[in-house]
Amino acid sequence: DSLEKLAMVGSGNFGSALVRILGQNALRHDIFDNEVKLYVYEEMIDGKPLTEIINETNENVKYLKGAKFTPNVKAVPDLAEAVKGATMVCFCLPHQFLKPLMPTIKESVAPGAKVLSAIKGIDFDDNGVVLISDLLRQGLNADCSVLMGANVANDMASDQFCETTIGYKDAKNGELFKLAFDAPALKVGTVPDTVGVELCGALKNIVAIGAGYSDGLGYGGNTKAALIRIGLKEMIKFCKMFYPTAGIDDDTFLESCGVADLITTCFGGRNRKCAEAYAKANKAKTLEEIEAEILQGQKLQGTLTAKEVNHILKMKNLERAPRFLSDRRAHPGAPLFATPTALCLSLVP
Ligand SMILES: NC(=O)C1=CN([C@@H]2O[C@H](COP(=O)(O)OP(=O)(O)OC[C@H]3O[C@@H](n4cnc5c(N)ncnc54)[C@H](O)[C@@H]3O)[C@@H](O)[C@H]2O)C=CC1
Ligand SMILES: O=C(CO)COP(=O)(O)O
Repeated sequence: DSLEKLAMVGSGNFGSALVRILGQNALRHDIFDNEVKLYVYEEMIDGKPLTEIINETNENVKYLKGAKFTPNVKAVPDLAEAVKGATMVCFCLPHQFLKPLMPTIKESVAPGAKVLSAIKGIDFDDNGVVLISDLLRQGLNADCSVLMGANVANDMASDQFCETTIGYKDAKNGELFKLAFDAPALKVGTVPDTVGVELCGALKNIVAIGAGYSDGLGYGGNTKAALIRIGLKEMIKFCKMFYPTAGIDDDTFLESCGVADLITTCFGGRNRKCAEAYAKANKAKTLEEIEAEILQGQKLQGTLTAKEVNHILKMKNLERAPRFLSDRRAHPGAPLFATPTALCLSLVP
């Protein structure tokens, strides 16, 4: 048949919030097949596989407790099976987990499938930055849109109004994914600037670590506003430095994926929360320990992205690199990821 078949790869906090919307929209719009498959990285919860729990209760009790999926969302522990036959495949995993899955994804995603990445992160190779969407484009030989925005998953899960941004290369596919995600409480904007949208999503997590650190040191709104403002300028600088000819549009930074995501993440995100706890612990615990303790299996992206960005800047020997992204100002003993900390410290006496 000619119905579009939806699949979501990734069932963490945000993957679950997004598939909840996909499930509703698959029932709402005639162009979609009713069933939405959800790849779940299987784990046991009180002796029972998480996939079974999701399929029996329509709820991801571990990563998005309290939010119900429509029953047409089917949790599948086998990746190949989850994406088989899908014509629209969405990816939403912590970015470090994508690469090991690529061989299976390559084998299993149907030729001609349209792909969307909601993964906030970057990768790198010997030449510099590698976009996660490019890994998917090249790996699957597919068109890939991106979805990034001010979307704290737990708030979305209770249908509090928010916006998001889809960046597309193929306008027709951008519109299809918009139809799949747009909902009464989720307003989707579309822009043709995939690179700007994706880099905003990745880089703001670094700024959020700085914001959390500032909170943990007891500084107020003025300091955080300064971090957000400088952080945004440096995100823009990074984008233009690495992608001068990609058509990155200044307006993208004013979309949900830009300034709005930066604000919500610096106030309500997990990167912020863990960095605050890290500052308060005064080096008694590592950020990794705090991550495990507070997030219970959910993953920070800002720490890893800061390391990756730092590596890329060092590799390129970029003397005038955006300073929050570089560790040269870090105070002695600061781990690489704490580079926004250096900015915090440089802003206060
Ligand atoms: N949580 C949020 O509020 C938002 C998150 N995002 C982004 O969405 C992406 C995914 O994040 P979340 O869905 O929140 O995930 P999460 O942070 O809840 O991560 C946990 C997920 O990773 C899976 N996992 C653990 N080990 C794995 C492995 N070895 N291989 C494959 N999967 C494994 C777990 O089963 C679970 O599904 C990230 O890039 C994040 O930045 C974007 C907007 C909002
Ligand atoms: O990306 C997010 C909100 O848009 C969530 O950020 P955290 O991963 O810091 O919770």
